[in-house]
Amino acid sequence: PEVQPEPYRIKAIEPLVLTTRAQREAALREAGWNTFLLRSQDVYIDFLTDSGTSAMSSVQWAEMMRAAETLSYSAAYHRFVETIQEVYGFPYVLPTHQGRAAEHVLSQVLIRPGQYVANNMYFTTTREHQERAGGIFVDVIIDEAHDPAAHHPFKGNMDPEKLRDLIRRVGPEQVAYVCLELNVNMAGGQPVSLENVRTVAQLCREFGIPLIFDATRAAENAYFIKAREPGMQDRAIPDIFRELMSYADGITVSAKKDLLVNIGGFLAVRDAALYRRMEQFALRFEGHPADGGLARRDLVAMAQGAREMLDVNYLRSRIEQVAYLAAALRKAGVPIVEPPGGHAVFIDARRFLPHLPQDQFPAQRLAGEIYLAAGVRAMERGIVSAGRDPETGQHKYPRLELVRLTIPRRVYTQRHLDVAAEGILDVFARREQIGGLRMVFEPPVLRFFTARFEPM
Ligand SMILES: CC1=C(O)/C(=C\N=C(/Cc2ccc(O)c(F)c2)C(=O)O)C(COP(=O)(O)O)=CN1
Repeated sequence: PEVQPEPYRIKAIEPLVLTTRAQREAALREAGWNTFLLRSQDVYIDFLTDSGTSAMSSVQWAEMMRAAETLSYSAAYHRFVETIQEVYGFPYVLPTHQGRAAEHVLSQVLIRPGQYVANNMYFTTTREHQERAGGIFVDVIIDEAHDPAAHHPFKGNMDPEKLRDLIRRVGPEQVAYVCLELNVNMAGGQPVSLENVRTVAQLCREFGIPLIFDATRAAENAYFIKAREPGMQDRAIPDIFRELMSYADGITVSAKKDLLVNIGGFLAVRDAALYRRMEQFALRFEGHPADGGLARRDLVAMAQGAREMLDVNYLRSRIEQVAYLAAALRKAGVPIVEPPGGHAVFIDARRFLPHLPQDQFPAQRLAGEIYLAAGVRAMERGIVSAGRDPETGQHKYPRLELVRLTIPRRVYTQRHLDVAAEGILDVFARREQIGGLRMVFEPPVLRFFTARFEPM
C-alpha cells in the first residue's frame, strides 16, 4: 500500500533533535534500557504511544483559545456533552481527566468483589482497575488473537462460546459486565466485527449482563468494519459508528487516541441511575461532573476532535500509514503481527530473537536496539508489560512478546516511516548478535513504566 494523500497540511512544526549513536547509548544506559524512561529530547521519532501525542487541528486550537474558563455547567461543558451525545448516541456523558480515570469510576461502581469481568484480551490499566475493584479478569478473545501470524480480519473478536461457558460456569449474576475493547491494543490494534458485536450484545441481553465498550479506538475500528466486513463498503463511517455504539450499555473512552487531544476522557451510559452513581463517585476523585478535572479548553478540544475523528479521508490516510510501515518491514522478512493494526505495527520479538528465552526480555531488548539504531522509540508489549501472577509471584508468560511501533495521528511523514524501517532492518541484520537483558529494578505495580534493566 502507498501512503494515502493526507487531507491536511502542516501549519506549525516542532523541531526534532538528531542524535549520534554514542549519545543514544549513553541515554539508554541512563534510562536503564527502558524506553519509557528516556528523556523525550533524546528521541528523534517517538513511536512510544499514540496516546495524547497526535496533532490537533487549527480548529481545535482556535476553540481552545475561545473557551471561557467558567466553572460548573459551562458553555464548554454543554458543547462537549451535546457533541458526544450526537456522535456516540448516549444520553448521559461524564468527562474524566483521561481513560484510566473512566475505568476507575466504572469498575468501582459496577463490580462487586468476587465478580467476574469478561474481556477481549487485557489492557494494563483496564485490568488493573477491574482487579482493584475486586473483579476477576477473564480473557474470552478468539484464539487467533494470541497468534501473531494468524491472518484473521477481526482478531479482536470475542469467542461467544468462551463467553457463554463463563456465564454458565459462574452464573450471570456473578458477571459484573462484559468489557469489549475496540481495536484491541494488546492484540496489535485488532478490530472487532459488527457481526461479532451483535452476537456478544445478544448474549449479554439474554443473560441481563451489562455490555461496556472500551471505545478508545472505536473510530479506527469503524474504518476496519467498512474496509473489511462484507456488506459494509458503501456505508458511511458515522453511520457504522453509531450502529456500533448502539449495542453498548456504556463506554469508557480515553480521548487521547481517537479524539485527537493531549488529555481527556469520558464515560457515557444509557441508564440514569448508573450515571448518578458514577457522578457521585467521580466527584470525589475526578472533580466536578461538568469538567472531570479538565479545563474548559480540554472539553471543547474533545468536542471538536469527536467531529474530526470520523472523517474517512483522515482515517484512511492514518491507517494506511500504519500499513505502509508494516509492508516495509514484511518485505524485508521482519516478523510482525498480521494483519497490521489501526494505530501501530507490532514486531514479534519472539520470532525476531528466537535464541532468547522470554525471561531475558526479548521485546524490551529489541525496543532498546531500535532506539540505538535510529533514535526511534518503541514500546515493549510482552512479558514485562504482563507483570507477575499475584498468586505465584512468577512472571506471567504472555504468548505475545511484542514491540509496538505506535504511530501518532497527523504527526509524522512518510520519510519518518522510511527512517524507522531502515533502522529496524539494520537491527534485523544483526539479530543473532543481540543478547538478553537482566531486570535490575522491579516496581510492584505496572512495572513496565519504571523498571530498569542491564544487558546480560
Ligand atoms: C485501550 C486503552 C488504552 O490503550 C489506554 C491507554 N493507552 C496507552 C497509554 C498507556 C496506558 C497504559 C500502559 O500500560 C501503557 F504502556 C500506555 C497506550 O499507549 O496505548 C487506556 C487508558 O487511557 P489513558 O492513558 O487515557 O488513561 C484505556 N484503554
